Amino acid sequence: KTTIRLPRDRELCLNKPQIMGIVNVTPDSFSDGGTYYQSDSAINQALSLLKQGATILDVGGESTRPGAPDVACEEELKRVIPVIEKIRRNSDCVISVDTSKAEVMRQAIEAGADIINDVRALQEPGALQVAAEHPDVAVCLMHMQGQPRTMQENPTYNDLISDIKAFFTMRLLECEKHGIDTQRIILDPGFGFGKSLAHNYELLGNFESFLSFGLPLLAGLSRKSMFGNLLNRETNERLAASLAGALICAQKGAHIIRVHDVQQTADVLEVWHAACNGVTI
Ligand SMILES: Nc1nc2[nH]c(S[C@@H](C(=O)O)c3ccccc3)nc2c(=O)[nH]1
Repeated sequence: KTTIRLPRDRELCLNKPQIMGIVNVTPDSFSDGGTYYQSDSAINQALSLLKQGATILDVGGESTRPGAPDVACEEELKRVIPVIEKIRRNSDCVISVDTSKAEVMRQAIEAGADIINDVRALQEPGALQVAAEHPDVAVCLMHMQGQPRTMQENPTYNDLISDIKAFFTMRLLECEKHGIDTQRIILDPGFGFGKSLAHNYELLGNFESFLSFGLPLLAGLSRKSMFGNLLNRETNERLAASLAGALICAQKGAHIIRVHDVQQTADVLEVWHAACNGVTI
């Protein structure tokens, strides 16, 4: 029985993979061209993702596009906090905030966020402290090699899987040193963050190896360049590939799958779950 404890005595049951719907409030979020930048349409999109089967909503205001400049804290707050407040006023769903900035984490938690989803694994100043001050909030530590601006220039590893595992081990030790209980931590190998095409497929093929930590795993492949480069497809033509990726990660033990296309992913996971557990009509 795998569950993640959340604020206000809620918990997230991870006995079957949960869908994390992406609520993008960045003007350049590559998948929807930033149409959800105005927070009222973001809230409509968010609530529709819940209807489609998402149990977690991931609200992010920083575009981590390779080559993207850093977003100022004020700007990120302006994008993210109103959306989290609106979602929280309309739903008791699980909300994660996709940020690396301590101040954004702090205000997002105040506004009702349950999970800190940090692509920089709490390495920015003050981030560990915020996580330590909010022991009921879960934390996703994602692996990234380098920084978004430069990470795709020449990603190199001694051994991809063991290098990522060593990173997780280091970050978990750092969390323990700061009094952060590892039982509230989710691990994510970070598809596309400092990985070549070959690295991304080696990662996908060996996703199950991260189960060795005994912690929930998050997989975020949706519409990523690992599909675009392999198939020569534009961002909005990567649905089939994204569904293949989601199914492969579910079969390899992923607990949370972060996607744009919630309804389609929910259907795929439903079919897979029926095959694994029989069907009760
Ligand atoms: N935990 C976790 N958080 C994440 N946030 C993202 S942003 C990424 C995207 O393609 O959505 C992205 C990259 C470049 C531009 C826009 C958006 N990806 C992940 C992930 O793979 N894991």
